[in-house]
Amino acid sequence: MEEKEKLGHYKVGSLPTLFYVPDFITDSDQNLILNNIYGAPASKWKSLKNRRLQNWGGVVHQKGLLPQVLPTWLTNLTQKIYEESGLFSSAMNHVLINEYLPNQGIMPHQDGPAYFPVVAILSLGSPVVMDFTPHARLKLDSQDDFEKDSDGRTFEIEKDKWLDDHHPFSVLLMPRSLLIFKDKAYSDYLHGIKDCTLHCYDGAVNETEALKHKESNGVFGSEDASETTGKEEHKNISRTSNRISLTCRLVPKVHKNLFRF
Ligand SMILES: O=C(O)CCC(=O)C(=O)O
Ligand SMILES: [Fe+2]
Repeated sequence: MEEKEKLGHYKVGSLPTLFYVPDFITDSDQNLILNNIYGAPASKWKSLKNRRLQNWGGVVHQKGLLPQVLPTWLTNLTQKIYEESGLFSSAMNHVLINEYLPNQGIMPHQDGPAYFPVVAILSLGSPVVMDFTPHARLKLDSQDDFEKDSDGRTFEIEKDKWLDDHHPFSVLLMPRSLLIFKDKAYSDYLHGIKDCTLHCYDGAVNETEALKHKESNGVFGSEDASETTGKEEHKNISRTSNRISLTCRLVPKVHKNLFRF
C-alpha cells in the first residue's frame, strides 16, 4: 500500500510528513513492553545527566551499526511499525529507550547522520509535549518589536523570524501513541522536551487527536492540573509519573565485522 494511504489519516500540523497515531498499541501491549524494559538487567541502563536509556540493536557509529540481534518483544514492535507505516525500506534495526522522570527532558537536537531519515517514537507513561524548532540555519536575523502596556510602558520584544514559512510547533505525546516524522520535519527542525513538570499543550498541532483519547488513557484525572477547562491557561499537563519512549530507527549501513571498518 502507498505510504499516503497508510498514514495519510494521521498527518498532523502543516508539514506533510509528521504523523501522530493515537492508541498505536493496546494497554496490555504497553504492560508487556514495560515489563520487558524493567525486567532487563540493571547493567542495560545507561544513566545520563537528565535521563537514563537502554540501547538495543547494537552500537551506532558514524560509519554504521555494529549490530546486535533485537529481542522478540522489540521486533514485534518494529515489525508492526514497519508494516503499518510503509515508510521504512526495511524493519528498523535500532531502538533507543529513554526514561524521563517528571522533571527531565531532552535538549533540542537533530538525530545523527547514521540513521535513515525517518524516526518512529512510541510513548508510554506520562504524557509530554515535544517541541519542534526550525534549525538555526533557517533563522533570519531577529527583529526587535515594541509593545506598550496599559500604563504606556514600552517593552522590547525579540521576535524570531524564520525562512520559508518555518515555524516552531509542538506535539502532545500521549501514552501508547506513535509519532513518526521524516523529510523536512526530520532535517529542518530540532526536537526536544522541556525538563519541567508542567507542560503546556495549548496550540499543539495534534491537540484534538490527542485529547480525543485522553479518557481512555486515564491520565487526566479530574483533579489533575491538566484538566481542560476551556481556558487557554489551563491547557497544562502536570507530569506526575515517568515517561518511557522507544525511538525506533533504521541504520542502513550494518557492519558485519568490527575490524573491517
Ligand atoms: O523521548 C523522546 O520522545 C525523544 C527521544 C529522542 O529524540 C531521541 O532519542 O533522539
Ligand atoms: Fe531525537
